[in-house]
Amino acid sequence: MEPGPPGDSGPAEPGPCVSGLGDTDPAASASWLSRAGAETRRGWPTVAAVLPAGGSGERMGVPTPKQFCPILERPLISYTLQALERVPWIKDIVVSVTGENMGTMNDIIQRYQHKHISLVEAGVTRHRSIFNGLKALADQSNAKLSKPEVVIIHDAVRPFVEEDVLLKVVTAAKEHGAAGAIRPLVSTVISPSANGCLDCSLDRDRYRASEMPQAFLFDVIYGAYQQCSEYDLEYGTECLQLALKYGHTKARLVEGSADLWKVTYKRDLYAAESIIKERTSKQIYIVMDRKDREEHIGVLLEEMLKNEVNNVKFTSGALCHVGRDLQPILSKQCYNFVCVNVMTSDFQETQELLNILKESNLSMLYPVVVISQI
Ligand SMILES: Nc1ccn([C@@H]2O[C@H](COP(=O)(O)OP(=O)(O)OP(=O)(O)O)[C@@H](O)[C@H]2O)c(=O)n1
Ligand SMILES: O=C(CO)[C@H](O)[C@H](O)COP(=O)(O)O
Repeated sequence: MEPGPPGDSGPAEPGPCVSGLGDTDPAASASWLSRAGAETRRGWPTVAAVLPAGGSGERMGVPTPKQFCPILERPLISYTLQALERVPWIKDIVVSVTGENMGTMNDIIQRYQHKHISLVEAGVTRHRSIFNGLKALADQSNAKLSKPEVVIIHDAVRPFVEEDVLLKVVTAAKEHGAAGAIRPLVSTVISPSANGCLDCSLDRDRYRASEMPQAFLFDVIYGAYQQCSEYDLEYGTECLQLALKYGHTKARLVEGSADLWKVTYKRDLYAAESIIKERTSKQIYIVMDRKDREEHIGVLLEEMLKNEVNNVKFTSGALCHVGRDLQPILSKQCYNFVCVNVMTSDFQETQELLNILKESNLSMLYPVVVISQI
């Protein structure tokens, strides 16, 4: 299947969405997208992703596995899926889920209209869950999936993965066989001795935290999982290490952004919520009821807001028609809405637009602002 145009595969879903515009300049983001498109044409590899989502989230300390915990009414895993689905060159996304959570996962896929997702049974450890995902991609009898040239492995509980880092790890994996995102260490790593005293401490500048996403030539990582020991599958935590030990492949390390961290503790849910709110607050949609843009208060507002927020979009025309035109946008993106009404003191059209927004079933983070110049 050929990847669609940029943004073609985003889900239509109620609940806020994360566009990834928080840290990235929209122009830069667009250039990554078009670059990806260009590379697709020039023999960009086939790419699939495996998302381990079979953990119980013990450290979170709540009964619901953390990947299903709601953030602003939407399950955490849905944000991660959305982030991957936005990338047009990722063909398939295989998610490992426990048998008891298959129903929950299917409901999420349906409710948030996720696309290109295949579910496989998780294993009792993360490595086993990943291995099951890889097996599904390698299984030639599975008509729905095909073996990709490069596979991305990404934790279901890291929702803020951007296309640029995915592109970097895939590019590096194609060249080096394996690649992974890293971050500087926040604290020094020490080794305690058996009696609880300091054995040694590591030089922080020489070490890095291994994060996700990681990417591999499929044959390298699948071969490594096929050869690795039961001990590795039971206690291992690092896919790059498997590629090194069994695939003799030295992974290329790529600097990742701070937002790649793994939601692990309860406080991480609050941090994720505030990142989503912050990103959404930087997306504003101005709707005005006049096509002639000269000296319109909406145009002035657009100019002013462009300096303040990352993503200001503008549309004009009879408000109710504009509302209908908004449907495709609403399905992929979440904005704050400012409706500017200058043509008539009759709020009927504005009300119609508000109804359309209401019926779209998006949970707005901020109230829709209506400005009337009359
Ligand atoms: N048997 C397992 C264990 C973990 N994971 C997944 O691996 C990712 C990273 O693991 P981690 O953060 O350790 O998740 P949990 O094992 O759920 O957390 P905890 O260690 O606190 O129980 C998560 O998406 C988790 O769902 C998995 O697919 N299968
Ligand atoms: O960051 C990672 C390095 O590949 C993994 O997400 C991490 O190792 C998972 O380990 P655990 O399940 O023990 O948290």
